[in-house]
Amino acid sequence: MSKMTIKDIDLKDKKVIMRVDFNVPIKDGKITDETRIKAAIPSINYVLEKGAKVILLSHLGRPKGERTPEFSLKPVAERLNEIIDNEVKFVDDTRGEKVDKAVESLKSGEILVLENTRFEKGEKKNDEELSNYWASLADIHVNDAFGTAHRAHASNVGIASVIPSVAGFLMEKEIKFIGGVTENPEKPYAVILGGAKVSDKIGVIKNLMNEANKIFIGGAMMFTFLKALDKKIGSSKFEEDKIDLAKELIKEAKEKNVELILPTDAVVAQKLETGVEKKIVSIDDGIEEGWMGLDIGPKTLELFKNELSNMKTIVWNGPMGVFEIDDFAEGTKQVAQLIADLTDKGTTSIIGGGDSAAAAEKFGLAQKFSHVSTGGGASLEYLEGNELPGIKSIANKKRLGERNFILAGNWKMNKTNTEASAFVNKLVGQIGNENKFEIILGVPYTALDRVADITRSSKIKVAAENMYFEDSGAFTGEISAKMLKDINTEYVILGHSERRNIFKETDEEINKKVKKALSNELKVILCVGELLEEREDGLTLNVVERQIKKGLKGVTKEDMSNVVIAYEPVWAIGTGKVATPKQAQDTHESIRRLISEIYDQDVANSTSILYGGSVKPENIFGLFSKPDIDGGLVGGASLKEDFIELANIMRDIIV
Ligand SMILES: Nc1ncnc2c1ncn2[C@@H]1O[C@H](COP(=O)(O)OP(=O)(O)O)[C@@H](O)[C@H]1O
Ligand SMILES: O=C(OP(=O)(O)O)[C@H](O)COP(=O)(O)O
Repeated sequence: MSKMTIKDIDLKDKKVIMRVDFNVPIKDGKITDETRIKAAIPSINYVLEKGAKVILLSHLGRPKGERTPEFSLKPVAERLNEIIDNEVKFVDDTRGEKVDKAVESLKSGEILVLENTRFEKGEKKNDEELSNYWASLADIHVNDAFGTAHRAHASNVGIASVIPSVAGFLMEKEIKFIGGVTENPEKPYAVILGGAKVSDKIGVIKNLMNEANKIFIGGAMMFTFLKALDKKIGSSKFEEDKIDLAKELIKEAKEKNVELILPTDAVVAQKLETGVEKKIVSIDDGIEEGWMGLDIGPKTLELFKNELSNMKTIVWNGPMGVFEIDDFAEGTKQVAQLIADLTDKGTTSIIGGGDSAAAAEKFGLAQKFSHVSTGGGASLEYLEGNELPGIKSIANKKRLGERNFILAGNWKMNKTNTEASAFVNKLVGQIGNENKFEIILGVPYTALDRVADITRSSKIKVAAENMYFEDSGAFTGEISAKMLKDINTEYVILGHSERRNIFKETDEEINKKVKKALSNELKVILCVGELLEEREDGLTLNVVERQIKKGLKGVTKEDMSNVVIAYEPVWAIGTGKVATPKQAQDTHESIRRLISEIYDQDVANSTSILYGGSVKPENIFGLFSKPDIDGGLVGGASLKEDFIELANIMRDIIV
């Protein structure tokens, strides 16, 4: 899986804020189905075992931003306390003093459940301030709320733009199974759809037309299709306004060579009640007026059984009939049994949440399937092929070879040669053989030769922090590209904000340096970034665009393989302020787009874009796990052992 999980990170002594989906049905104060609570327990136990403290966030129902006692999470916290070994505390608030105190006094091994996230108006609006507050309570966000993954709310998506977010085990399993069939199902692949409305499942059917070999239709949905085929459906439930759509889908299935399998008989009754007279009617004979189809019949079951027998993957979403009433539950029960039997023989089976999961549970078959999803809406949207916001926001692993990932240090005017030797020897010993990413040390001119010498036997590379754009001559105090090349310098950092702001280097001068370096076969780290006032005036992208366009003027597409961009917001350099992963990612994404406009998509995809500005072991994870952040240009932390730690963290993210 390309997402980071709780297994990929160090949890010892960390505070974890975990989003779970405890949106369970409650009747008269009693939880009627605790599947979702139980499903979250493996992740909770794991982070506790690893020495973390856990704060749990969840919504319950739809209280519309109001404190509504009937939607309190208290009964859920109490139930969790009964079924989990560790102590569960509950705080009847979502933010503020009570929450702060409860978090402060939380001990290792304890779990704290906050009140329903939807008591906050900002939750559903993915409010930034609320996200920042919840993020401030912890070091790491764990997202185990698959059921909520189709919502972009503060507690699942918002927090992830402030602190790193990783998947819990439940989320991982859901992505593995549902993501797996959406992307690459083992074939032959069948989908069984039922339930009430075609309109709910239209997106899924459309997407599945491209992947599935067979689509079976049952439930009330079937009557819209049968009506579209001019069959007599009596008083069965159907959607008049979806008949044309059903006709289109039937046509599309033919064109795409997908077998659309419709029932051949139905169980009909005159009333939707227990114990009423019922009969089995063939669809070809038609259903009489006054009678309605409430389940699929035995011939259909026989047909489904034959057609399903050699399937390697089966997805089932939606009951075949009104399974809540025993008289009309047989079709759903038999289909569930059929899928369970096939699973026994090696078929991968996935039950999309909601009513089908409830039906599987009711018939005691839930354990028999490969995967029963805890998400109804979420699993449907996922099967539609949509990228779910609550999955997108989870940190990505980096794939080796995707781009050149880089950890570059910039010592600035620090370290004498003697100090440099001792430190670099240590770096060589500990991270000198790194092969997942490049390590570059930007050192003062005086240390270049010595550091290049010490690192020669390792993979560590050396960068100068500046150079002049002329070849030689009367430029007292300056150093040329040729001089750098001669002492085995591989990179040169150009346009650093301190060069721009203290030494007043212009874009034009920087551009001359870039071209001179490249023509001398020196690789370039071109720094760009906005001042605080420019950011506040909303000018970040204008500034960065100008610096890149001018800095790269005349640089060819071929030369770009020797150029690295470093985005360093000036307000974050040496100030201890760090851009949030989201702020950095947004700018990096824009920079990559700009490079694709100047050159092309291939150049954009292969150009490494580093982030710089108060990068530390505490924040590199969140930054580097963003898709367009390819590493860091590190100032202060590159002068000490932190640099080794940064390398260790980056290594874990690359797979
Ligand atoms: N033939 C039918 N006539 C009326 N209702 C039906 C019929 N078949 C299934 N249903 C109802 O459809 C409902 C489930 O629909 P839906 O919410 O779309 O399923 P899911 O939650 O699994 O996606 C159930 O309550 C079931 O009783
Ligand atoms: O129960 C849920 O949805 P589901 O019933 O579609 O699985 C999720 O907790 C999301 O809840 P919501 O649909 O109120 O956003």
